[in-house]
Amino acid sequence: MVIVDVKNLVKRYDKLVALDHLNLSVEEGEIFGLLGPNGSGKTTAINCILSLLKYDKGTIDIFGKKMSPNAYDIKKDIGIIMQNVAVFDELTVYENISYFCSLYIKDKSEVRRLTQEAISFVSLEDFTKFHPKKLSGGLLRRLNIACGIAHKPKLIILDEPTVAVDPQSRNKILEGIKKLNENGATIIYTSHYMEEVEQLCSKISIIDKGKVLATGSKDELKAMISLGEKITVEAYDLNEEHLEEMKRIPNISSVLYSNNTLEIKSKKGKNNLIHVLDYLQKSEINFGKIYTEMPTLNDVFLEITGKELRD
Ligand SMILES: Nc1ncnc2c1ncn2[C@@H]1O[C@H](COP(=O)(O)OP(=O)(O)OP(=O)(O)O)[C@@H](O)[C@H]1O
Repeated sequence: MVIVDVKNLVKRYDKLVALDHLNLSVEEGEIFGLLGPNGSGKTTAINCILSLLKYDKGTIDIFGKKMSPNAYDIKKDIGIIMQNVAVFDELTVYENISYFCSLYIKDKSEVRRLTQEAISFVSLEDFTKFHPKKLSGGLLRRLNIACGIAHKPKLIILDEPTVAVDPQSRNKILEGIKKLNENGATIIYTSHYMEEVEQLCSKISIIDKGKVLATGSKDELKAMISLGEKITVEAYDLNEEHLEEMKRIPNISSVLYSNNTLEIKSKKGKNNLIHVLDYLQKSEINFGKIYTEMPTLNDVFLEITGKELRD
């Protein structure tokens, strides 16, 4: 079943086209990653999906129904964790979670049970009486998440939940998202950290300038590009002739050499590393450490757009 279906979404801020005929299809049970650099339109897309923002063109269906600002039957099954932490400074950790949960759940004992569950889910047991101002950035993010998920929504949308978070909290957040998904929630996760998206998401749409450039699993996305592997060799005393000869090795697409480091990019194919090693030995080139890396989502982005995904 398609849980979120976005078709041809266009959103303009005056002359700036923030979303340019964006299409997304999120299926039940997926952890769907929206990966794109800063300013690519991720938050705008989420705000439109949630009907927090008016858009110029396109359609948005959630759970098979048209989404609108008054679609409370849809909204009750959505959990939102926004980029900017949104909690009440006057309330404690426990009171904040309980408050957000009670917006959806009427039964008081059920609210208490769900609040406790959310607290242990994000491991905030030792901080229930703290006010948000006394929490570190990472703990505050975890509180933000607990507030968004306490009512057990079917669809959880997280907009860059790990920006400026310490590694320990980041891991807790990522593990928590996996667990929420295992417990049955469909997840939409926006990020500009390709490592997180690779680690977490079962399907990924790469976006830039408000457009979807490619969609698939991480393996499908990597299969879309020509880069097969990157070979790095610590090598000494190479000259221009060596570099030119190496460029002629089958499947090698680029060769760079600086600071005694040789960086070779190869297209997909068998025995690329062996061919490079053969050449180094045959040419009596002195070399040390060698390692190869498979393409990353950054390489996918680089090949499609000609620029790096990283800031
Ligand atoms: N309220 C606004 N008014 C005018 N332009 C805006 C507004 N909000 C966003 N934009 C612009 O729209 C584009 C998309 O921004 P958006 O915040 O959706 O991107 P993003 O991928 O979420 O980036 P980030 O990771 O930095 O939040 C950017 O060029 C941004 O400057």
